[in-house]
Amino acid sequence: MKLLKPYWKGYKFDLMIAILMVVISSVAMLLQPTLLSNIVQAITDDNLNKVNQIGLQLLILAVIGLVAGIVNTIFAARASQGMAADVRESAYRKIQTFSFANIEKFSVGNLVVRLTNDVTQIQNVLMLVLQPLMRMPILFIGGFILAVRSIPQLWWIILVMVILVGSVAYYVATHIGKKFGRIQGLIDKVNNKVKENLQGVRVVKSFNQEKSEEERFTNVSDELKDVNIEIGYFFAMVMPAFMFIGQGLMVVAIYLVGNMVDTDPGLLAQVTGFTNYIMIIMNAIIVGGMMLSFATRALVSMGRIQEIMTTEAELSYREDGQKITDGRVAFDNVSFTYDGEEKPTLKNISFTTESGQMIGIVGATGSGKSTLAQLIPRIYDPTSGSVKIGGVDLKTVDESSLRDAVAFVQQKATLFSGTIADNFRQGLATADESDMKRAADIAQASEFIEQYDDKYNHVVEERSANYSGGQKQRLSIARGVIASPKILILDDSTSALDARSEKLVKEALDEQLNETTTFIIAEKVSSVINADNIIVLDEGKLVAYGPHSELLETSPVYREIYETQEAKEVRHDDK
Ligand SMILES: Nc1ncnc2c1ncn2[C@@H]1O[C@H](COP(=O)(O)OP(=O)(O)OP(=O)(O)O)[C@@H](O)[C@H]1O
Repeated sequence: MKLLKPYWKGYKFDLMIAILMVVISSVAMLLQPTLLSNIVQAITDDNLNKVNQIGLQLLILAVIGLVAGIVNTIFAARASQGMAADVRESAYRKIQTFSFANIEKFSVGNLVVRLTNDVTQIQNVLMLVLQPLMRMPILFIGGFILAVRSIPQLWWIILVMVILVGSVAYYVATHIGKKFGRIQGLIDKVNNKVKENLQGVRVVKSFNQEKSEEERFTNVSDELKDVNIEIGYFFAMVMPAFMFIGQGLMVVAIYLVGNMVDTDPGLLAQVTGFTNYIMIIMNAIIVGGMMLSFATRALVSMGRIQEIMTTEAELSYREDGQKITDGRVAFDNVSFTYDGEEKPTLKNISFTTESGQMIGIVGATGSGKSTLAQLIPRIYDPTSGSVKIGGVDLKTVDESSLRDAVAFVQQKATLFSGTIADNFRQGLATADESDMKRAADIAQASEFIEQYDDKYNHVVEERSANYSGGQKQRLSIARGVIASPKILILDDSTSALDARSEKLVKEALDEQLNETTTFIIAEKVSSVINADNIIVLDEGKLVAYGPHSELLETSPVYREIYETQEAKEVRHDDK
């Protein structure tokens, strides 16, 4: 409930009207049995005038109840939809502040379920609270008082019913809550499975994995079905139990009243009211119990959203952060260990670059090249040591200054659905056509963009499915360079380009972005042979740093990588 505190204030009016209408419709409902008793009495007394009068009153009550019910639904829907949307948007905003490590911990699929399914649970329960749940105590207390007032001698029957029905309802609410908790977890699993499968649909098909993927999905889906069925069975047994208790006690009440009528004939008219009130009380407890069990499901969901809201971003930025003014980069004794891993991925790395230099990063697979690069835009903080850009320690940097200074182009180009221009504007919000043309020229993307009639307004479909791997990489490089960042990182991001295009991109970068410090992570040493300096990584250690010619002389590791690759290329050319 703490979760909703900041939001309800914006919906005070809607909430007040919804609650007022609940009270009115509940009171209208409570008055009906008394009027029914009176009408039975009037019929017994043969008083037609009174019968008509009470009939009219009953009609008016029914109309009031109906109108109050409709108005309640309208305002309850406005408040619950509005509050749920606010919760969803706040949680989304909060997720935007998360670091990469935060998102990895939750997992993307899990966060999606929290923002969709869990928020819907909260919305549903708000609607329930503003309708049946709020009505329950009014009907229960009112029904209790009016039932005792109509036949005071039978107060104990009501008490027995409250205890019996209340105990069953309590049992249901507490037991079912746990199962609802499991359901949310299983929905996460189903969602993750679907996401993984659809994102990797090409792999699934090319490796003929449809059957085994289907099996894995069916297992999770069946587990979800089983828990849902268990809940269904539970309710299937509980409802008749409630009915049995209520109707059994009603039979007892009627039997006892039947005996009492001999000595007190006035009781006959009261039986109608009494039995009706018993039904109202019983319904209030049953509905209340059911609603409470749904509410426990929403409480689980609230807990899951609250977890997002209270998660501290693993990386925080200072309000008075320092601005970056140039593209020098300095690593000072940097070590880095991934969360949950025992061994460090990077060990005591130190190097410095000047602004505008081109730096190659080479090393075997898994040697830590991407990890090192990720420390520059502060995707992670080093476990020890410091990373500085333009002399500013990234722990004290201003966030937007860092974002403006560093552009990171990843190997797996991620474009967003929309148009090419939309994607370019993520790199530079104010980009006009000439900015786009310059960036596209550098990235060697103009040659295919120019062929589209709508050029930069050409559509990018979901998951950029309408572009080839190489085109995606070019567009993503263009987005990276469009704002002329102080630092540009290309993480193996020309891997899908042919040798000629790759060469042209590098030349264009050299000419057009000579102020930009460019890091190029490359599988092939030949791609970075002309770099000012090359970082050579071996099992997380920086084993050499310098220009190609110097490293060939001084670094056995570098020489070995270079010579092995050279030999491979010669063999390849000979074929
Ligand atoms: N998010 C992560 N959590 C835990 N370990 C990770 C994570 N990312 C990478 N690693 C591990 O860190 C090591 C270095 O990975 P990294 O991606 O930096 O290597 P790389 O040199 O870029 O490799 P490649 O050339 O294959 O891209 C690997 O052993 C990898 O398993």
